[in-house]
Amino acid sequence: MPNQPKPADAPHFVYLASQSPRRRELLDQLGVAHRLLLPDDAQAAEALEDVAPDDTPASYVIRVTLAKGFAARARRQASGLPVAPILAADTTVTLDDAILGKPADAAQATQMLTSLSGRTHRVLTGVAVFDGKSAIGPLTGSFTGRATGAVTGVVTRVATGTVSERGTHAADGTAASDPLALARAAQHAFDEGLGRAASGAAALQPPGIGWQGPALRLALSVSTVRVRVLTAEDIARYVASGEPFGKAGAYGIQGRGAEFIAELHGSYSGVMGLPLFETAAALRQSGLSF
Ligand SMILES: Cc1cn([C@H]2C[C@H](O)[C@@H](COP(=O)(O)OP(=O)(O)OP(=O)(O)O)O2)c(=O)[nH]c1=O
Repeated sequence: MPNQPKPADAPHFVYLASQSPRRRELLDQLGVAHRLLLPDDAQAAEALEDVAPDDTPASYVIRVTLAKGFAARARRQASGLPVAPILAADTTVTLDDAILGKPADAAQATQMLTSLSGRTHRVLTGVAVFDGKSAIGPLTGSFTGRATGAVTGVVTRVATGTVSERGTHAADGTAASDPLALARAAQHAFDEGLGRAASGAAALQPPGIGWQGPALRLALSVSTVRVRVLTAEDIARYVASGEPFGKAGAYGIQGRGAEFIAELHGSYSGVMGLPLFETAAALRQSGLSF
């Protein structure tokens, strides 16, 4: 079959709003052309990852993903860079509903690995693709996903929210230009749409949930990972290798950490930081050709 001609204005690259080298590698694997769109202020970027007291792992990862995306979108607009889709992601490890982020030091890495030893945990990766051109209107769209508890099987629901750039305020009354405020308002809209029962990590099953609206597509990939029993020597050796740093849960499935992974249900690329099945679908739906 002859190749379909591409529309002249079809974007041919995506802005990657992530400094993670794994995410770059994974986009290369798909053959997706990308340009980095990184924050100037690393501290302000880290602040987007703060955990709020009422966070569930799923609501946390969704909010952080969106906050990274909204911040990148504002950066693109402010710097006058060409229009193209923007991709943001966040990976969080969760054990017994506790959120394990990136270890700050060797002691914390040791503690995280000790807690994961001999147990099954979940890895949640949120992916947001902003199409780059449409304004974010009131958030409406449909969810598909799989969850247990009050919601079972495949759910399709409509989320309605009040996040709008045309209004001056987000749902909680804060200025809509603040990425975190926008992300919080959007997170509430998603929580509502999916049903509160499904937003706890315990209720979410692989492969996770997806949400699709006109200007923004969101996926949450959920994987369950079983780690073999780790000895103190295993942990000390691994921490000394330096691999745990910069990685949620203090391990890398794609590195030496593979030695510890007894079982995985879900998405290997999702555990690594960017679930490729969901990412590719969201990029194509946003009009990107690759
Ligand atoms: C569990 C696991 C996580 N990780 C990594 C993926 C992510 O880079 C990191 C989680 O941190 P994130 O905050 O998701 O990402 P980041 O800080 O690396 O980059 P940015 O915030 O700029 O987007 O953990 C692995 O590389 N392998 C693994 O097996």
